[in-house]
Amino acid sequence: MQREITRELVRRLLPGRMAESNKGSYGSVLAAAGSMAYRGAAALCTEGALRGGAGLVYLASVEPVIQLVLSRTPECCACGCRTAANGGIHPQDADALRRWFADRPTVLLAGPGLGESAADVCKALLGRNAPWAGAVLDADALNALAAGKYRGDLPANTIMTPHPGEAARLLGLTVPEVQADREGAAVSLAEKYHCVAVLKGHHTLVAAPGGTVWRNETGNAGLAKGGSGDILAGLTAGLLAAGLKQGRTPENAAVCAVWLHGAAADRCAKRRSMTAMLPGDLFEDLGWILGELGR
Ligand SMILES: NC(=O)C1=CN([C@@H]2O[C@H](COP(=O)(O)OP(=O)(O)OC[C@H]3O[C@@H](n4cnc5c(N)ncnc54)[C@H](O)[C@@H]3O)[C@@H](O)[C@H]2O)[C@@H](O)CC1
Ligand SMILES: Nc1ncnc2c1ncn2[C@@H]1O[C@H](COP(=O)(O)OP(=O)(O)O)[C@@H](O)[C@H]1O
Repeated sequence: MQREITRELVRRLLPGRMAESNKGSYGSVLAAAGSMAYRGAAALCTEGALRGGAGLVYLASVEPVIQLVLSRTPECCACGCRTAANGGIHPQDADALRRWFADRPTVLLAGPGLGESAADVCKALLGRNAPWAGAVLDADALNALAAGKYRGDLPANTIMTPHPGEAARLLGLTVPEVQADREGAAVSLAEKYHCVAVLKGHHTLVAAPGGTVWRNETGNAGLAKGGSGDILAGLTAGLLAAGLKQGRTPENAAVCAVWLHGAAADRCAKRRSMTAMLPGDLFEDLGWILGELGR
């Protein structure tokens, strides 16, 4: 049975901003994102994590992507990596990053724009004894997982954010099969991978192993543009980093993220139209929605 995500629920579950606090109070995110082919995905997901409230956001990527992102968002900290032959992060540098973050509790956001480097990068970052406080896996990180390119036992507090194409690969189904039983697919993903599953699309579903299936009613077809999912992944990671510091669960972070993302899109469509709105426009509306919720 599905339960609708409401504004009131989100108001209760959102991490607070306390007067007596500092950036360490809201957790850190490391985004492993972007490659020579997909540069903008890193910009959108890191801004999503910052605007979702994380105290610190690091970006691990190849130098041209780092330069793009820092010129847009200087708040982001840079972990510059060498470029592998496939245009992505060099796997040796991913391995060094895992060691560097081992004693710095951080949420890993992996996938947006990683392209062909995703398998090597995820193998290095998510190998045995992965140090992450939590993880958000999206896009190419999910395709590499589906292809068995790295171990399937994910860190505690993992959220995956597949669209129906990625969900089909993860479950060994076709897209029409996933769409014919979206609730069954979301629950199967959560149970198979022992994580919170966000099955995106019109009326996104959130499922945790053995938990409620949440249905999101916000959002519109203006989101059907490349980049919307990168923003959702970043926003989810930011909310997870801040929420884990305040005793919130990954399920709480996913529920808040999908509702806020869709509510920002509904507000954005009123001023920009579904046709002309861009994913990056959502950030302004997200600020208004969070402000109305007192955050
Ligand atoms: N500006 C950028 O740098 C962007 C980079 N991107 C990156 O591009 C790479 C490839 O991602 P893609 O998602 O395009 O590739 P995929 O091949 O995973 O997904 C595209 C296919 O998935 C299926 N699908 C997706 N949503 C669906 C829905 N709601 N209903 C039914 N079927 C659906 C469709 O078959 C569609 O053709 C990723 O690394 C991604 O992060 C994209 O996020 C777009 C923007
Ligand atoms: N018609 C729609 N109605 C509501 N939400 C949508 C619609 N189309 C796309 N979205 C949302 O937009 C995002 C698209 O993510 P994704 O397919 O991963 O795109 P990309 O990786 O290209 O940015 C998801 O959050 C999805 O739920």
